[in-house]
Amino acid sequence: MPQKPILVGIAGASASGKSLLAETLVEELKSEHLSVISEDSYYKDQSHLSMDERVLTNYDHPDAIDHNLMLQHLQMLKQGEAIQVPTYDYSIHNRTSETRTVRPSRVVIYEGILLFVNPDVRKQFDLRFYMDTPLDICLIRRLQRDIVSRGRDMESVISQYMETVRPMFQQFIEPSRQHADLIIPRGGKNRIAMDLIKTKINTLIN
Ligand SMILES: Nc1ncnc2c1ncn2[C@@H]1O[C@H](COP(=O)(O)OP(=O)(O)O)[C@@H](O)[C@H]1O
Ligand SMILES: Nc1ccn([C@@H]2O[C@H](COP(=O)(O)O)[C@@H](O)[C@H]2O)c(=O)n1
Repeated sequence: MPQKPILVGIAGASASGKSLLAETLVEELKSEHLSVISEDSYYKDQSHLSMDERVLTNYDHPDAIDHNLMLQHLQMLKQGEAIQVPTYDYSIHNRTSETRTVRPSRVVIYEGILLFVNPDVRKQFDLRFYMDTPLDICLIRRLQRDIVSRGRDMESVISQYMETVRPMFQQFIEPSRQHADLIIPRGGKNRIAMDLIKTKINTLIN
């Protein structure tokens, strides 16, 4: 009988601490039971666009993400099948030619800004968490992260934030928190929230 994983979704603003929460869960629970997949892996292929055109894409709008492929993958995992997840390179605003095999481990965690917007996608998750970190904190963290790790400069982070990141948060991401089972204040280092989540996941695993 193929193993049916528990599917966990962690949504919230960019730089709200979604990846940190997911990574901490992997560290603190038995890692062989857990896999983590970023929604960013599902950004649509932009090979047909020049770099100048790719910079203009609104990466915070649901249309930028291939939620059909994500839905197909979530359904495959539920049936105990392995999936080939695209890999993403922020410096070229595109998928690479590589894919990553993810097998249906006991728990598969997806983390991403728009996971709860599409009704078909969000209903696949057995547990839905929303990171409720203040936007000013997210912006400061995003500035540091995008300059250090995603090859951006301060001017581009700020203009992207004003033009798309903040308005799309208000239009799509913030309203999607109503679909969460648990709202997590203060982000990925919230010890009590972490312990509650670990207890719940352990109960489901065993
Ligand atoms: N509670 C926290 N305290 C301090 N730094 C944090 C906290 N949560 C996240 N960070 C840092 O902020 C940045 C963005 O966090 P990350 O988990 O990548 O956000 P997301 O996955 O939501 O975009 C990272 O550099 C991370 O280490
Ligand atoms: N080429 C890209 C693709 C995405 N982004 C930004 O990433 C954010 C989502 O990722 P998080 O890890 O921060 O949740 C999203 O807000 C996009 O603006 C980008 O800048 N460039």
